[in-house]
Amino acid sequence: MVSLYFYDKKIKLPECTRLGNFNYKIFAQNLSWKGYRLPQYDIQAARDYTKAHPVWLHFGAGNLFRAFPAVLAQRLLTARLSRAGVICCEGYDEELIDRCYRSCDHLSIVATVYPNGTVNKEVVASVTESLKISEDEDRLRQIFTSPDLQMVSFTITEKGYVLRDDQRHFLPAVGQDILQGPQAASTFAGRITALCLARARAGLAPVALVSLDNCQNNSHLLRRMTTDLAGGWLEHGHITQEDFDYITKKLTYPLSMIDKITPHPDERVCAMLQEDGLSGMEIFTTSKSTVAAAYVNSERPQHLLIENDFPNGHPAFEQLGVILTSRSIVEKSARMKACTCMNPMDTALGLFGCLLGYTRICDEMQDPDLVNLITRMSEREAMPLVTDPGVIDPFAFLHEVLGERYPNPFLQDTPQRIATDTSRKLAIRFGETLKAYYNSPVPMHRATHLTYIPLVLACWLRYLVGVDDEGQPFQLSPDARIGNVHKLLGEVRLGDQVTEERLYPLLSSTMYFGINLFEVGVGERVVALFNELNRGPHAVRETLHKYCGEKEPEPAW
Ligand SMILES: NC(=O)c1ccc[n+]([C@@H]2O[C@H](COP(=O)([O-])OP(=O)(O)OC[C@H]3O[C@@H](n4cnc5c(N)ncnc54)[C@H](O)[C@@H]3O)[C@@H](O)[C@H]2O)c1
Ligand SMILES: O=P(O)(O)OC[C@@H](O)[C@@H](O)[C@H](O)[C@H](O)CO
Repeated sequence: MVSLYFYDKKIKLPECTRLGNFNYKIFAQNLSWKGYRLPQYDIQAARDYTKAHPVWLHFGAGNLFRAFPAVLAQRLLTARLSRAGVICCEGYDEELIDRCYRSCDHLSIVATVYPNGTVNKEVVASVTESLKISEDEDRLRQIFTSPDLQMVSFTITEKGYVLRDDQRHFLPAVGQDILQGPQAASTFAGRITALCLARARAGLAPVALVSLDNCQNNSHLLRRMTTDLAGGWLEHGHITQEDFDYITKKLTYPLSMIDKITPHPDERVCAMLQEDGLSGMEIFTTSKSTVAAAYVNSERPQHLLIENDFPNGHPAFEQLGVILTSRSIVEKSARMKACTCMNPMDTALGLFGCLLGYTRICDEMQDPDLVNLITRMSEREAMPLVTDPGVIDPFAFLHEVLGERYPNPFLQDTPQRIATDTSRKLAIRFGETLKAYYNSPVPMHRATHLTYIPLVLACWLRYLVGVDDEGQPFQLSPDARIGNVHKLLGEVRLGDQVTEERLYPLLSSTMYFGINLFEVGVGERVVALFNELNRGPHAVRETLHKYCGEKEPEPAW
């Protein structure tokens, strides 16, 4: 019997849960409650089974996990394709575990918002257990040493994989973990690698470690994380060659591509849920800046492709529309999304949106200059170099993004969320396309002919000035590397005109752009566009309109 809390009163099943007035008897009878889709399986049985037979463990208990992977786990349970749900663990923002999982008895609401205003609400009960990496070491070890474990997945943002500073030196805590060995590991990377080692030493079949983060070669980032730790431990004699080989060669690191716009929780959805009588729906920001609530809101379209490389088997994802396929197809799909048909446009809307005072992506889609910017950038500059992955049509994907997904007025995504960590995203979102131009033998593929990609890169510099188009200071979105970026940029104020020499240290940085922008022939253009954008108040709008208005200027070339 599970103990639950309802309005601070401890009660027993099958009464009510803190999520509101849900009654487990209703779940068992498969009835809907005020139109909410309810779990149609025995929740307690799933919890008990998963406790004894953990198949799938996920790190990163944020919004995307609850909107997408956790719903896949629910579909597996509903369809009787699995008896196990998913266990989640936080390795960074442990406040989420208390506030989104434990205090809600591991029930969550997923609100799917459609462009016509329909909101489908579903109670998700497939997260059977939630853990904190700092406190639940024994349970994590038990899970990692279970023969049933097949997959460990991650949505921890690109920062989660970072072990080194910008000079490529290990961060002090990572260096400490390497020196002291697996027993004393205290960093996220160290603890994960120590757990993998526990599995190796238990003599169990290897499992798949799957990054579901939006970053270039997410599989490589995750593999490099454990390999760096294990390599250090091998060097210092903490582990054997056999241990090292298990972590680096036997565990697999399938590549993935994941897509589903999952914004921060929306006040309007909160109000709707409260109106239905649910308590505890308020949106909050954790001390580590994650914005969360007892519910998540997301859109309907979703894509998930994972390289089919699961040494101990995998949940029956292929029955749920997940594409399990070759690495090369996943790679092409990820590039299609991240470099061409979606994420570059996200960044364009994020940066221009912050400068022009927008707080909703869907409102930006009513701005003809911005719509022209992202349409021309994707269709003219990015698409010509896209490789069709064969399983998703890039043109259909792009047009769904432009025509339905961004304009969805009920999906409250914000330019401020999108602008988070931009310094880590430019290399993949734009650098890959610029490299492809540079390497293309086709004469018309000249990077010097580009307008819109350089305009967005220049917009990032203008964004870094920290003053909006009205001339008012605004809060930059969180970005872990912002200190170093500002050091390279130096102090630039609105109205300053800068030289190529002045911007060379930043614009030539392969770390930020993936290539030296001057080497591929766009650095000069970025500097010129920045000077246009930075002329003074309203110059952002004027420049945007100049290049993206109905009437286009003659190409400079
Ligand atoms: N939200 C989306 O639309 C979306 C869509 C596709 C992919 N993604 C991927 O999922 C990631 C998470 O998105 P979200 O919406 O869940 O964000 P979120 O802000 O709700 O949650 C962020 C998660 O990352 C963890 N995290 C942050 N920094 C970390 C660190 N240094 N070490 C370990 N863990 C850390 C947090 O603890 C939290 O679990 C994104 O960065 C992206 O790569 C998101
Ligand atoms: O999640 P991030 O921080 O990598 O990037 C922000 C958005 O571009 C991203 O979340 C998109 O909404 C997502 O890629 C849609 O699938």
